[in-house]
Amino acid sequence: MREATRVFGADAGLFGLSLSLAAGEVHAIIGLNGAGKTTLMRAVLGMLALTGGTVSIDGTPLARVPTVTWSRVGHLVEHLFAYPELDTRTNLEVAARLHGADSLSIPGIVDTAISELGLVRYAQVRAARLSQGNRNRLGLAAALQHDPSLIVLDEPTNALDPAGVILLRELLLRRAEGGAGVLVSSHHLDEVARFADRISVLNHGQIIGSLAPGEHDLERAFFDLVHADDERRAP
Ligand SMILES: Nc1ncnc2c1ncn2[C@@H]1O[C@H](COP(=O)(O)OP(=O)(O)OP(=O)(O)O)[C@@H](O)[C@H]1O
Repeated sequence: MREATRVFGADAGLFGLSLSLAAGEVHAIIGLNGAGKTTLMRAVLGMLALTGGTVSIDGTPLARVPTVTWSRVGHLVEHLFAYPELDTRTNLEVAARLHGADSLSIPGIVDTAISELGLVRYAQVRAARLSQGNRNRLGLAAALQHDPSLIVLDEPTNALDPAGVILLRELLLRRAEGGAGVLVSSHHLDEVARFADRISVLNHGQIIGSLAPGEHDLERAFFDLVHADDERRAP
């Protein structure tokens, strides 16, 4: 993403934002409420039209990214992929088909995803009746089951219990070890510090600095960056 711009208001939107994601890398975006994390994720996925700048995948601008590349993307941003009247298993079968999986391989893919996300007890439960956390798990299963090479997740742990947080962390680390690039946003510094290779700080729609995941007092370093940026902006 280079110089991405989309302005909603004086300090709302994206303001010439550039970022990169390498294969095998977990890049976390940290920011306060309203910093622009969801907006950034939507722009990365082409869900939001930019007024300036470009987003490319493997060097190809989004508008020219072929379907086969999109089928190698897994994302969970804002709305999770689930039909409320379909059960967990059927939702995952539909998601696998949409990602281009062949019919013969779908049952195996779905079984693995259900087991990986701890959804075995809920395989026959309609999405509408799942708890918020289990709906989130379903969305993550749909985003990850086709073994994507680019993973984009917006605040994926918000509704997860501690077991789910650990499970997701391990899943993402495994995917990154397998060569996937993972772009993930969060409010929780301690959580991303456990698995991110790189942490970028977003404030008012701009990347204002980065934090080293092993840094001693991450929280303090984060607020130092944010406060310095806020002061710079103060009239
Ligand atoms: N479509 C839109 N129209 C107008 N303003 C918008 C739109 N989308 C987002 N915004 C504004 O852009 C800013 C960033 O919103 P965004 O949802 O990206 O923040 P966030 O960092 O994801 O916040 P949170 O942590 O609360 O989820 C906010 O001020 C929001 O109100």
